[in-house]
Amino acid sequence: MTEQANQKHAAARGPRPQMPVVAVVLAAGFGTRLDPGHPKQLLEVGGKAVISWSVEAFERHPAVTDIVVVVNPQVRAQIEGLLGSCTKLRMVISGGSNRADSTVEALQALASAGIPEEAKILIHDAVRPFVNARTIDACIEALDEFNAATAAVKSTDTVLLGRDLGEGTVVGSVPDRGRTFRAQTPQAFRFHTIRSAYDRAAHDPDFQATDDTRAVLEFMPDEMVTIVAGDETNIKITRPEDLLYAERIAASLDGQDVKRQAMEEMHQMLASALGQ
Ligand SMILES: Nc1ccn([C@@H]2O[C@H](COP(=O)(O)OP(=O)(O)OP(=O)(O)O)[C@@H](O)[C@H]2O)c(=O)n1
Ligand SMILES: C[C@](O)(CO)[C@H](O)COP(=O)(O)O
Repeated sequence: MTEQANQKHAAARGPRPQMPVVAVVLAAGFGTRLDPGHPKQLLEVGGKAVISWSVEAFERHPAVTDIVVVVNPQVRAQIEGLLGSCTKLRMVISGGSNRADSTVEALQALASAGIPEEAKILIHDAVRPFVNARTIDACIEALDEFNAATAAVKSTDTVLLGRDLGEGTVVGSVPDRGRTFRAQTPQAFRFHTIRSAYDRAAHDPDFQATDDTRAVLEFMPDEMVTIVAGDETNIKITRPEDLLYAERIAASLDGQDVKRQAMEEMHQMLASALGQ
């Protein structure tokens, strides 16, 4: 078919339906390393709950179409209350006993909802409140070329891989620092890829993972997980001392959200005025 005929053909079919870009925000943890009595996803940083910061980052992002939040019974009611005005929130579902189980619950809910196999899924820790639009963009765009991607930052420390001796740990190996990264979230996947990875992982009773890329690396060895630029401010609130740093980051972002929102609205208005 000629280029012209191709265009006519495409026009006759009408606009292609938009492929969903779904943010899955994991908030079903118990914060045992911080304070289990006060779940960290509900703590206030810069005057706003941690979960609100992280969900709002996706609510605000123009390419994200849907948001799913995964919770535990201890935080459900408060999170539902906090996210009442989120227009992209489709489901608040119950998580599992560890992070990977919570991801699996979300994937099952998305499958039951009939999400397309090609949908882009961004899995994010609720306790990384300062994820920025650039990192979200990079994850979404990476999936045009790869089926899996993770945000990460280059390690400035030399990373040591330990070898357990039973009574202590010795250095097992020292990877080249230039090739070491610290994983962050979002971690992004085509729906078929992450679902196949966890379907296979379900048959391995020894499978344990602290992130989702590990499931792809172990069970989908033909898939490459590309690394996209995270950010030093995209911290994970894990221990009490992280809260001090989080307050400093929140203070440095003060007002930026509002400015960014205004810019995005202006760009959208311009785009529709120009008929794009
Ligand atoms: N069963 C679990 C465990 C963790 N998470 C989420 O995964 C993210 C990263 O986990 P982590 O920092 O380890 O949070 P917690 O599990 O709450 O903390 P801890 O390990 O100290 O108990 C968090 O947003 C957490 O809510 C989850 O959805 N379901
Ligand atoms: C997914 C993650 O945030 C990447 O750094 C991290 O692995 C989560 O680990 P945790 O043990 O659940 O804190």
